[in-house]
Amino acid sequence: MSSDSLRLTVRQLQCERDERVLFRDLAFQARAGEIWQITGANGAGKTTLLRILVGLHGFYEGQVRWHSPLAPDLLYLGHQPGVREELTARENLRFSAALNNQPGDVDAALDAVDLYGFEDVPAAHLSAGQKRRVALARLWLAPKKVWVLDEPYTAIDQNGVARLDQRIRDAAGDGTLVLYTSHHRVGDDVRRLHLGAEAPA
Ligand SMILES: Nc1ncnc2c1ncn2[C@@H]1O[C@H](COP(=O)(O)OP(=O)(O)OP(=O)(O)O)[C@@H](O)[C@H]1O
Repeated sequence: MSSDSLRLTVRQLQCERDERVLFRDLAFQARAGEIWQITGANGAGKTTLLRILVGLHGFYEGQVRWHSPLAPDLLYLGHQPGVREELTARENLRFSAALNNQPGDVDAALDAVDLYGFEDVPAAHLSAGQKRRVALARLWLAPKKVWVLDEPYTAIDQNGVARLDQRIRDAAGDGTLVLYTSHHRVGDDVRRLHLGAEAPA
C-alpha cells in the first residue's frame, strides 16, 4: 500500500473521563501529507485524543480507523520527553531508535536539534528544552508514515521552533501525516481540530 493511500477516519468519537464528557461526535478524516493541529483548553482532552489515536487509551465510543498497516510506521512522542536521566543524549536516542526500529544517523539527528557537543552529557544534566530536543531528534531519524506529537513545542526556544516547523513541513511534503497538539501553528495550510466549545479566533 502506498503512503498516499494512508488515511485516518474518526467517526462519532466520544470520550468520558471521571464522568465528564471530554468530546462527543468528533469526526474528521486525515490523509498522508496533511498537518493537523489539535487545540483546546487545558483538560479539553487533547492528550487523551492522541492516546486514543495511537491505541494507548481504549475507553471511548465511536470509530477510529487507520486505513493502512501502520504498526511499525507510526511515531508517537508523548507529553513528557521520555528521556532516561541516567543515559546520555546519544544513549537515549540510540535506545529509543532501537526500541522503535528507527534506524538513522544518531549524531546527525542530535546535531539537527542543536545538541552538538552535548551528545555525551547525561540527560539528568540537560535543561528541560534540551531534554525535549533529545526526544525530538527522533524526527530526524528514519521517516515514518505518521507522526503523533503531543506538545512538541514545549520548552523549545525560538530557533528550535523554527527548525521544528521546517522539519514538520518537510516531512508532510514527503507524505507523512502529522497530528500534533500545540497552540503554535506550523503554517497557514494546517488543518485545525479544536476540542471544546470555544474555537480560537
Ligand atoms: N490518568 C487519568 N485518570 C483520570 N482522568 C484523567 C487522567 N488523565 C486525564 N484525565 C482527565 O481527562 C481530562 C483531559 O485530560 P488531557 O490530558 O487529555 O487534556 P489536555 O487537553 O491534553 O490538557 P493539557 O492542555 O492540560 O495538557 C482532564 O481534565 C482530566 O480530568
